[in-house]
Amino acid sequence: MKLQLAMDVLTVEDALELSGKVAEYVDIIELGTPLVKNAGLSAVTAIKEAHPDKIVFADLKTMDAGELEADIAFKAGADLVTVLGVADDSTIAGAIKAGKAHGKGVVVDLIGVDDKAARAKEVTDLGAEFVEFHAGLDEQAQDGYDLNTLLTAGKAAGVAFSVAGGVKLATVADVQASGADVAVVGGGIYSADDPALAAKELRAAIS
Ligand SMILES: O=C(CO)[C@H](O)[C@H](O)COP(=O)(O)O
Repeated sequence: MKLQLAMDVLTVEDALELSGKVAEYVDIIELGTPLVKNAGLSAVTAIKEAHPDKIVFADLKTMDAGELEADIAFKAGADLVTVLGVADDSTIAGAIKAGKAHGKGVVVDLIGVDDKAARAKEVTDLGAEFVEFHAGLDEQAQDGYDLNTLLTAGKAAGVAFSVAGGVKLATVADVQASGADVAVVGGGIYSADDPALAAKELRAAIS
């Protein structure tokens, strides 16, 4: 299983500092949506230049104009971009078309989708690289949030998938046991007292 660092920081300086500490322990470096919105796609270029050997993931959460938004992110240096699973199939197909043109990939984020397993199969058929079973930061903050709901849905889908939703050291082995291809960790790394140690421990907990 791959490990993905989600950098929900706001500036290129903070992203470079965080990724500099953590990159050796992760496979995928994600620029979170707030970072892309605050700093623009030049942040993607800066991270790819700093870490050319890593998979750079731009969390665009595209909802419309799939081909156009994906194209500009790929041109900026992204290897993977996200499109929302609640978007129209044509939006997802447009982003995938741009991905094929650049030899890069599209991840479909299932945040806000009710039947995640069913939508995961549909978007995989459209050509998604993998599908993200995701509970966002606001959903995680609600009473009764349970990561296991995502893991059960991911397992049921029978497609390539990642899991994002407050994954941390205590739960990353459960993510791997669910059959996930990628564990996404944001706060579990960037909010730790020692982000490098947190990433190192997460890496050691999975195979
Ligand atoms: O995309 C996101 C929020 O929309 C986050 O980057 C994702 O949820 C991972 O962060 P965390 O591990 O803190 O949940």
